[in-house]
Amino acid sequence: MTVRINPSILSADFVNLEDEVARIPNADLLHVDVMDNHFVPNLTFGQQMVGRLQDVSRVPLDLHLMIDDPDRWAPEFAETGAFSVTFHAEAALDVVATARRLREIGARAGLALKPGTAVEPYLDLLADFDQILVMTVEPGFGGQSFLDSTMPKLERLAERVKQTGLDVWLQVDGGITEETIVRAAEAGANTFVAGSSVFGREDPIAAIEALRDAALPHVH
Ligand SMILES: O=C(CO)[C@@H](O)[C@H](O)COP(=O)(O)O
Ligand SMILES: [Fe+2]
Repeated sequence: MTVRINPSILSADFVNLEDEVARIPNADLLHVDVMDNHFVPNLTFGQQMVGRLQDVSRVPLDLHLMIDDPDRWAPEFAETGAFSVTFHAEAALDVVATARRLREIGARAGLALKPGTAVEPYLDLLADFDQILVMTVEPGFGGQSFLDSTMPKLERLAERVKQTGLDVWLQVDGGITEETIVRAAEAGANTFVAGSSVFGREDPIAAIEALRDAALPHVH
């Protein structure tokens, strides 16, 4: 069974990002939250910053785009060479066309769903995606509490992935701790974003391993 732990740089020290990235050598991917102050009420990184993070990180980048008009901008973020680019269904006009563009550019294509967004319209589109991100908090900020109400959505996705035999990673993001990771893994997640519970700890390497050990017995 595979468990992926992707620390979110949103909880890192923004004036020391190169050092911060070096603190998580055992991470699977580095989760980078791109926010535009429109789709969410917060502002973080643009393409130039993402490109520089890519230059200094040994760990490949997992971009989470919380931005308007991903149909236009997601491919441009993929051009930075990011390993995966995940955009929000609520903001996109044509999720399949955008996912196909991402794959053409060479990035893994991800679709993110806010806690209140139903999964049913997307269940038949899984073949066009490499990962689905079930947000377990409202997007915009780190340090919020995990929403158990999102777990049925994850269960639906896990069931469909199993039925179809597709290799689609199921990612959760928001409020992941050594306790909540167990519930998310039981519901079907295999890829876990953690901000405060990695960068907020004195020993991020140990924090990543603790999360991995907590999830491992519970992933499907
Ligand atoms: O996308 C987001 C927030 O919108 C996340 O990636 C957060 O950065 C997760 O932080 P924690 O909840 O783990 O502190
Ligand atoms: Fe995120």
